[in-house]
Amino acid sequence: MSSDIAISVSGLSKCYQIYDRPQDRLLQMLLRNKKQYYQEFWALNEASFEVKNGETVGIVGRNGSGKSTLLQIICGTLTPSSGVVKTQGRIAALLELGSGFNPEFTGRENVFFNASILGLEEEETARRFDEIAAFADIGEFIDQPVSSYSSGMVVRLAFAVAINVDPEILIIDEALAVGDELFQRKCFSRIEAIKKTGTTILFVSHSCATIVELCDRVILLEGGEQLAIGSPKQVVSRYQKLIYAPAEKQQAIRDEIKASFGGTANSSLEVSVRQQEEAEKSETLPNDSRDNDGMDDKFDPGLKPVSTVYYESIGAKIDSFKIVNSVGDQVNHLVRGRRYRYTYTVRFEQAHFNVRFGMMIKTLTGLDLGGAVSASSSGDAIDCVERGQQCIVEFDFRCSLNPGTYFLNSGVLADVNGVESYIHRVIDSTMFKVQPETDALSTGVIDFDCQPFFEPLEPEN
Ligand SMILES: Nc1ncnc2c1ncn2[C@@H]1O[C@H](COP(=O)(O)OP(=O)(O)OP(=O)(O)O)[C@@H](O)[C@H]1O
Repeated sequence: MSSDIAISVSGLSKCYQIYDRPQDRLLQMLLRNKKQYYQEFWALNEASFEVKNGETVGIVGRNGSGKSTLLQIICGTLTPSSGVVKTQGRIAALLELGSGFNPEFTGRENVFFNASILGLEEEETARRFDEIAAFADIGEFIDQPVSSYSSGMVVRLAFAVAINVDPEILIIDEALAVGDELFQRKCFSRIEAIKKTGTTILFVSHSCATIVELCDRVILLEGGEQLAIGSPKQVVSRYQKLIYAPAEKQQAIRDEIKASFGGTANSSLEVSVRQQEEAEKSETLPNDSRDNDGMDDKFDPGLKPVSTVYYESIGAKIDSFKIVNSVGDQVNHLVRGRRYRYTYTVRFEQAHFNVRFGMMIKTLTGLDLGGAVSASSSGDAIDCVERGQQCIVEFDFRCSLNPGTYFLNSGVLADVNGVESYIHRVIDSTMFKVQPETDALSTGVIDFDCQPFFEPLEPEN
């Protein structure tokens, strides 16, 4: 394994033997090779990928898709049926809730016990203990047996240990979902800090927003199979398309995802997306104006997303998306502070009830920044849209974004069997840039129109 690879997984599979009745297990032991009393269940099937040193890789997939199985095999707590895992570097793992703790020991004792398993000398743990206890923030419970802890307290302590042993590889299995919001935020900011130090992170989460925010690449598992590995935005949008699709369409979508990603890191789609993203990052528009008023919005026909994903349609199709400026010209290079209109058309191929339209602006990494719906609840939505009807949807918005590249989603909601659902949705329907400015004061992604003001204070006597 080359020195820049932290985790290498090759042809990894896990097969369980499933018995219909407990006595079949016994019969199988007795009549070993004569008859098969079990069915095979492949919890993981031929997963192969590499994680580079310092990379943060997310794993998404619905319940039972094999995420925990994969992590457990990588950590060495589960033996694969076939395949090879190689890791380089000290691993700290947060797998099943408190799996590394002895419930009879106190929190303090478990910290020392756990840290020693993770390779820390006793004096080193003693030196770091206050920091660990402060991060866990469970007060006097630190000297109570772990069996008396709530699940949130167990996660706090486990996380505090895992991040304070300076692991080279940090593996986290959805553990943070148990903590309260404040603790989750604390953990995420610590994970971000750990990421900056070059630690390799493997991360399972059901929160697509978190995955998109934190990860450099994402693996999609479905039924134990590795369907895709690629950029977070690409993989997450396909994962969402898959899970929201009607049952009869799912196989076709699985096949489509596999074909476009080839299940590997270097499919042509992935490369083209990465190239586009790189180009977007490095490209700067000529701008000789020092003032927004002198800047022009414009349209570049070459600026088109290659990442557009059309979700399954239920009798409605979104089409003809564009952004127009105040005089109605189509634009995709916008000027900060000006107003624009995002428009698309929807063709209804069947009648729909309680119809609402939506849009969402996102960053290059897929983080939702903000958008709108055409009615605040389905009760205020359009009662009925007839079959054959075509609608033009328009959202007027102020471009309160700092220079950068952004994407737009479009969606139509309506009642489907009594439940409000998307009847059509297009991810990355449009992309646009906000033009660079030479002397803007606003920083970050959103322009909050912060007005700096300062005055010298008289020195105190
Ligand atoms: N010991 C076992 N015996 C039989 N089947 C098992 C065993 N352990 C796990 N499985 C099955 O393997 C599949 C994958 O499980 P795994 O826990 O890896 O899924 P997951 O993606 O982590 O799910 P979740 O999101 O619900 O945590 C599931 O169908 C599960 O029921």
